Amino acid sequence: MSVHGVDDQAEVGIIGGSGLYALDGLTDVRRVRVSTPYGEPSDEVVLGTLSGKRVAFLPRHGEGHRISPSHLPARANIHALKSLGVRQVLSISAVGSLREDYAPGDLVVPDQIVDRTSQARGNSFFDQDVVVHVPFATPYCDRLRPLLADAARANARVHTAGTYCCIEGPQFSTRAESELYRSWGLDIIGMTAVPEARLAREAELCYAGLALVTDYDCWHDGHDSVTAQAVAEVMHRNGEAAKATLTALLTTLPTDVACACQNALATSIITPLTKLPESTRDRYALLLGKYLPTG
Ligand SMILES: CSC[C@H]1O[C@H](OP(=O)(O)O)[C@H](O)[C@@H]1O
Ligand SMILES: Nc1ncnc2[nH]cnc12
Repeated sequence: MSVHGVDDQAEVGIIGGSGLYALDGLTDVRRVRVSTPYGEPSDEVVLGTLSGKRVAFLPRHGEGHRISPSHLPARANIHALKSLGVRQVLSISAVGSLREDYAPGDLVVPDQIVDRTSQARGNSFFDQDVVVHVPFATPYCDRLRPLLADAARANARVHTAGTYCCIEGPQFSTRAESELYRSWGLDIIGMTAVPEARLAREAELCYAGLALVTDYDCWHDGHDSVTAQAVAEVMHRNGEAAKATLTALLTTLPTDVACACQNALATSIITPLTKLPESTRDRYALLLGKYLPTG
């Protein structure tokens, strides 16, 4: 884990998705390379001030979109943000729509996730000596979600809830899969909410998603099936709505908050922490520090 100075601190983390590889309008910018017990994050973290808040911006797929969904270093990304002092994370994503009334260009603030991933994506930080079962019934922060939705309203049509179906990818879905997800009542589809949301909860961070609808996946008779190029084009056109939403949200976002997300481990650690090997204590220092016995 790298050690950061006071200048390398931020209050809010922003993870940029497809089409959002940089954040305009930041002042007092510093770029920091962070190393973590879980390897290197997707890219350097860009620290800067936006709407009076110190933010840490990380492009999920790396600048130039180099890392595919199955290989994202999600553990390193979340750990890096936490190590910079971040307590709230806003995660931006391009998604397909599984329903007519969530149209391309709309914004969605999802409230649920269905995990259809199938590869080992590093779903937990706690992979040695300690077993932790965090609550995940509400995968997104219920305090942060309405604030994000309110800030989004001035910039596009906003849907204040939706279930994000996270597929493994990198291929888009078959029509049969798309119809199956629709029959299950799922609303939007993407490849990246898992394990990011799981890890944010384990790291006791408030986490909310801003999903930009780019396409109707492949189920809609009146629309061409999704292509990566079409997603990129819509994101290019509508990325401004995401940036304007972030700028507005940060203006009023409280940073000194008491939220259940920030105590998610309090009732979740099943292994007694009294006799952890030194190396394990080091690995989990940032995440379990406040729960480790001292002396
Ligand atoms: C470029 S199309 C598919 C790609 O876009 C979404 O990424 P992100 O959530 O990072 O915006 C989707 O999950 C896929 O990774
Ligand atoms: N239809 C879709 N399926 C999966 N990920 C997406 N990202 C944007 N559109 C998508």
